[in-house]
Amino acid sequence: MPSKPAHPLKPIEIAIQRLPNGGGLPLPAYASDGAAGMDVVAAETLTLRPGARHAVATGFAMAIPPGYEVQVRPRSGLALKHGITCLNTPGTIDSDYRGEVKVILANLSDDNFEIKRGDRIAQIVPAPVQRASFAEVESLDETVRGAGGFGSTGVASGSAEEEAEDDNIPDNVGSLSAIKTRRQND
Ligand SMILES: O=c1ccn([C@H]2C[C@H](O)[C@@H](COP(=O)(O)OP(=O)(O)OP(=O)(O)O)O2)c(=O)[nH]1
Repeated sequence: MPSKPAHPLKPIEIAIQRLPNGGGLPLPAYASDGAAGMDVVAAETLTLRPGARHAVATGFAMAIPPGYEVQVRPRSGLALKHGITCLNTPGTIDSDYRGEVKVILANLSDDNFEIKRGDRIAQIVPAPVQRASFAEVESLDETVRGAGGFGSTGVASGSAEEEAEDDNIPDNVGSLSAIKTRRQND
């Protein structure tokens, strides 16, 4: 059998504490050799009604090393099959937080969703944190984009034909692809 290539990044060590409500539950763990996230299980049993949200207990707390965070992310299977997601995705666990990790689940489906103690409800991924300091200025440098954003470049790939047609549209109306998109959404 071919040997597995080692993961190129050295794992960081995170102190983890099992809380009284986490007795007997597995700690977060990778489900496969190449999994990016460690699966997290629920430490409580509940029904999440349609449209409802709940901070689900996990039964553990962590001391993340300075310079890192841990992100809490949804599981795609729960999202696709049941409309269950982490409302604040990615959730942020700060390095100075010592409380119980909670998973803020929301039910975006029309059906009740049953969560049983021990069910895998989310996954966590450690990440380095780049901090910044602000340098306040009177004005910012100019760019082609300027203040355009929030879909200003449209949706379609923008063919040469469309660009030619765009030339006939007054500036205050918007690009052809943007107009088509608006029509589609109306
Ligand atoms: O999905 C999450 C998100 C956050 N937390 C915990 C750990 C995190 O360190 C703390 C604060 O989270 P965040 O900074 O996102 O919340 P906030 O609303 O800004 O609260 P705070 O004022 O306590 O920072 O809550 C969780 O357990 N799960």
